[in-house]
Amino acid sequence: MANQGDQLRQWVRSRVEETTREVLQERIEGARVLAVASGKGGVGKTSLTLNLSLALADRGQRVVVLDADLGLANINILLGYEPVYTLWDVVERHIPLRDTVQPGPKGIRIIPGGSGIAELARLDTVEISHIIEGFHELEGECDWLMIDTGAGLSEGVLAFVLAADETLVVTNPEPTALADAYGLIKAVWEQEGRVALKLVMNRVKSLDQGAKLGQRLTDLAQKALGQSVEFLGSIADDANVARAVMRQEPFYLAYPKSEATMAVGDIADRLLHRVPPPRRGGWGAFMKRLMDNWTIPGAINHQG
Ligand SMILES: Nc1ncnc2c1ncn2[C@@H]1O[C@H](COP(=O)(O)OP(=O)(O)OP(=O)(O)O)[C@@H](O)[C@H]1O
Repeated sequence: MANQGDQLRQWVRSRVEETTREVLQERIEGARVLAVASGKGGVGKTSLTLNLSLALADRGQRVVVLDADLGLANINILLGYEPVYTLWDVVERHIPLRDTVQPGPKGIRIIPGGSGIAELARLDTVEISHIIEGFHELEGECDWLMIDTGAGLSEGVLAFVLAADETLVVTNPEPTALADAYGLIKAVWEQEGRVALKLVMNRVKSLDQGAKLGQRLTDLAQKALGQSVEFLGSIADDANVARAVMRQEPFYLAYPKSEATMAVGDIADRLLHRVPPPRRGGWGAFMKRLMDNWTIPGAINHQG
C-alpha cells in the first residue's frame, strides 16, 4: 500500500499534469490573430501577408485575410479581382460580414477592408457588436486571421498591432526601413502591448545578411527596451516576386520553386512548429481591443 508521502507525490504530479493540460489548451484553442505590419511603406508587407497565407493553407490551415491597408485594396490587386463588398458595406449598409468574404486560391478567404477600416473608429456600441458578432461567427471555421495593416503607424495601424495575438514586423535591409521597424517595436513597447512580436527580413541579398540584420534588430529591442522579438527568417530579393505582381498572381503559386516561395514556406513552418503565443480570447476579444486601442494617442496619423 502506498504511504502518505507517495500519495502526496502522486497528487502533486496529477495536479501538475492537469495544470499543464489547461495551459496548453489555452495556447492551442481558437484561431490565431496575426497582424503584418511595417514601419516603412513598400517593404513587402502585402506580398508577405498573401503568400504566407497561401503557405499556411498548403499546410492544412484555414486562413482568412483581412485587408486592412487603407491605401489601396492591395490584396485584391495582387489576386487580380474587384471586391463586391468591403467592410464599408458592413459598417454603412449593415451587409453581413460573411457576404464580404471573397474566395481566394488554396481555399484562403479574403475580407476587403476598404474605407470601412477608417469607419471602425466612429462606430457606436451596437454597431461594434454587429461587427464583433460577424467575426465571431467566422472564427469557428478558421485557424488564422491574417491582417494586412497599413504602412507606418497611421490610421489605426497601431490599434491592429496591439490588438492581435501576434504581430509580424516586416522590414528590408535599408537603414531607413530598419529604423522604422525599430520605431514600430518601440511604439508597441511604449503602450506595454501584450502582443507577441516577430520579425521577417525581406529582400535580403543573402540569408546570412538577413540573419545578421535580424539578430542586430532583435538584440537592440531586447537591450534598449527589454522587448523580446522573435526572428522568423528572411526572404531573398527575388525577381520572381515582381514578375508575379505583373501577372497579378501570388509568387507562391506562379513560381513555386522560387527562393521567395521556399523562404515563405520556412516561415510558415516556423509559425506552426514553434510554441504559439497564448490566445487572447478569440476574434471577439480582438475586435473589442481594436476599438479600445483606436483612441491611443499616436495610433492615428502619426508616421514613423
Ligand atoms: N522579396 C522580394 N523580392 C523582390 N521584390 C519584392 C520582394 N518583396 C516585395 N517586393 C516588391 O516590392 C513592392 C512592394 O511590395 P508590397 O506591395 O508587398 O509592399 P507593402 O509593404 O505592402 O507596401 P505598402 O506600404 O504600399 O502597403 C512590390 O512591387 C513587390 O514586387
